Amino acid sequence: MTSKNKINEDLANERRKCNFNIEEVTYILDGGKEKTLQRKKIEDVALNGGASVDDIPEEYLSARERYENAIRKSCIYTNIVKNEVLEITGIENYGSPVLRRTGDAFFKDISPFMLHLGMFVPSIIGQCTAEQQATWLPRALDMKIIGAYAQTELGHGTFIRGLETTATYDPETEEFVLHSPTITSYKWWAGGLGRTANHCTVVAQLYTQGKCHGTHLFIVQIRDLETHMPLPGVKVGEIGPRMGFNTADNGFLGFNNYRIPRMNMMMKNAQVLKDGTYVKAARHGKLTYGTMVFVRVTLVGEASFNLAKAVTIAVRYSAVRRQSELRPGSIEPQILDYPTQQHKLFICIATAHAFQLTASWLWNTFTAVQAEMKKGNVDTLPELHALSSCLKALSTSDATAYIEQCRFACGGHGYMLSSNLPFLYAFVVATRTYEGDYTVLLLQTARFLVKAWEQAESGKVVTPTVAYLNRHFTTNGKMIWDNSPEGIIRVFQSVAAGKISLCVRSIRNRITSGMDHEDAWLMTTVQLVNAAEAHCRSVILHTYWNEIVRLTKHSSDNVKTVLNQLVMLYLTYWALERTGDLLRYSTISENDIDLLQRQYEELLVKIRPNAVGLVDAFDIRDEILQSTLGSYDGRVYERLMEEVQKNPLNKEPVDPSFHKYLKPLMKSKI
Ligand SMILES: CCCCCCCC/C=C\CCCC(=O)SCCNC(=O)CCNC(=O)[C@H](O)C(C)(C)COP(=O)(O)OP(=O)(O)OC[C@H]1O[C@@H](n2cnc3c(N)ncnc32)[C@H](O)[C@@H]1OP(=O)(O)O
Ligand SMILES: Cc1cc2nc3c(=O)[nH]c(=O)nc-3n(C[C@H](O)[C@H](O)[C@H](O)COP(=O)(O)OP(=O)(O)OC[C@H]3O[C@@H](n4cnc5c(N)ncnc54)[C@H](O)[C@@H]3O)c2cc1C
Repeated sequence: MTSKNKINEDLANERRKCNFNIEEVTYILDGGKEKTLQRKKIEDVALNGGASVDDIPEEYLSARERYENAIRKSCIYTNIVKNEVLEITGIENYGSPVLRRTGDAFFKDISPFMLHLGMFVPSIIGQCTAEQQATWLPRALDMKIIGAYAQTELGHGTFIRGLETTATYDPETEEFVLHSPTITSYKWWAGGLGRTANHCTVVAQLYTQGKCHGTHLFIVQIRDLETHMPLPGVKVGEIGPRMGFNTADNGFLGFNNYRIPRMNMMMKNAQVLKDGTYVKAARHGKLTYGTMVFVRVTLVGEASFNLAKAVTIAVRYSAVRRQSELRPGSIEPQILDYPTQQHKLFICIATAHAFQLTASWLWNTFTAVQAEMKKGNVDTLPELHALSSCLKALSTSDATAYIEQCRFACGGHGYMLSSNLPFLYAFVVATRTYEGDYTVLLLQTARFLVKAWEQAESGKVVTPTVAYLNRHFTTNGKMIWDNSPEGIIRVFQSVAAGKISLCVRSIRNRITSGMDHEDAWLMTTVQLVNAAEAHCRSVILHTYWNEIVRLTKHSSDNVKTVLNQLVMLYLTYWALERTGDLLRYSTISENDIDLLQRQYEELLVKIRPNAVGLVDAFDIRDEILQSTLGSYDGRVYERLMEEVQKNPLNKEPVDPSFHKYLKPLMKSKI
């Protein structure tokens, strides 16, 4: 073995200690052995050519070079997908998360095509009639047209009803006239819009026959397909450097009485007839928000995957890194041996599992609701909206915090861009804001919870994810503490029920003392966010536990054991994090809390020998991890040194600025 492919001895030892079948766990996380094999096949085809390698790491490039390089790599990757991957896997895999994730081998930051695939194509699928799909979808899938999703404006992102861009129907020409009446009506933020897209989905206030019908979606060509010049009446550009997403050319867009054909209105849920008559499919008022619901659902899996990357890096690094001494003269321990380090990292492994299994469950719920809606039944949409809102909010927020924790766990080297942890953080922290800000989405869930509470109060049976509210009205007093998984979950559900009940009481008291409903709601929003968070926590705990029980039924004993240890760690961790709530809403005693703490510390010890095996089970290839600290072979120090050689600042022994500035300064007299 050359030193290039030799595995670090500490990491090799860790792998020898691992006592469970790693592949079995990978299959569970991927959703079955077939899915793992399919993923590996895709990765082999897409990555074995080594296309991701940059001569100069992208962080050393100028803004223009970075963008050009990102486009170059996006085209390479797209060609591989079109010509090689889909040949094997079939077109139905086009938008699959596996392809999205494999693409991470090409970009440390993000592909300028991400929004084309992530939102433009889904909006055609979800919002267009079959006839419109036949016109647009094949061209979009074949990259003959490249799109963005332009909803947010300079003045409004959260409050969609407040968007100002207008689309006014002109029956004379059978066209819509798009217009940006104010600075604040300029579209702002859309990924891929600034320099890449030639089309986009535009969300605008629809006017016809003198009446505004609220926001609707339109497909709009913004650039000439030959010259790429913005079309007359279109003003478009890039919004400037950002914390992350710097290769996504997020853009601005304004219209000056710009005309598009009538059939460019996405007409699945509402139509404007030739004479200007507005016809609404009378199913649900918010169906035009469907693309956002789809993306919120997929973001739970994104949170899991990015956290899995971060913790793979941090655990492998912690096995290689040695620091300090426990006793005078003794060998320096691997930092992974410190319980405080285990406390930082094992919860990240468990959370990645919890989110991955919750994401699959949510995806199944989403497809079931879609199937019902196809039959004309929209009854399950409010529950899906409430679930996808809070799960998107919590998964992205927790993943952000834990990726930062992984960076802390890697000390100074974690701060290097080459560790990839800063890129991962900058990417994931944005997910807390986009596609609906954290607070705003939890308040959407809270609306649903308050309604569900009122239904349960009046004796109605409520939908499954809030069924615990029915129990709340049939039991008296605090929930009995029971330190079993089911017991802990029940207590978390009681916490949620108790908090929702307090919110309802606060709103009612405020109304009784003279406030109108809007103000009473507004004054209660701090509590409402807290109650929605508690509800969502209980959903995740419940789903994670149920899925582990279901998925490990036929697993080998050691896999069962280690996955049980992780889910128990997760339940115990959150119980300890929420002791205040538990004391308030259950009969837990100080002694029970001491026992929980001991149980937690014992779980850290039990999981320790399998920690590297557990991150290996995420099965994330080095090309996708893109980290000097986290590669499979653990050659941390060698890779950090190799990276130094790529630094353009090290190309010359003396920097020209020495003669230009430093030397004159050194020679000058005071
Ligand atoms: C391969 C996959 C790759 C995936 C990766 C993709 C990466 C992409 C990278 C970047 C993407 C970034 C893209 C964007 O950010 S696009 C812009 C997203 N913008 C938002 O999310 C805006 C958030 N705001 C809203 O959603 C809404 O304004 C609102 C906060 C929900 C409020 O809307 P509105 O004022 O109309 O509604 P009300 O609050 O009055 O509520 C009225 C009732 O409607 C219900 N409702 C609201 N939304 C929905 C929905 N989506 N579905 C169903 N029902 C909905 C709401 O609950 C109210 O019901 P009630 O019964 O209580 O009256
Ligand atoms: C990296 C990135 C990529 C993006 N890509 C796209 C894209 O491709 N297409 C697109 O259309 N948009 C995109 N966006 C925009 C994004 O969707 C919005 O920024 C997001 O929805 C938040 O809206 P906002 O910026 O208006 O925040 P604001 O609503 O102004 O939020 C500011 C603060 O006010 C609070 N707040 C707002 N309203 C309420 C309320 N009702 N109650 C309580 N608190 C409230 C929020 O919690 C937040 O703390 C992107 C954004 C980012 C950062």
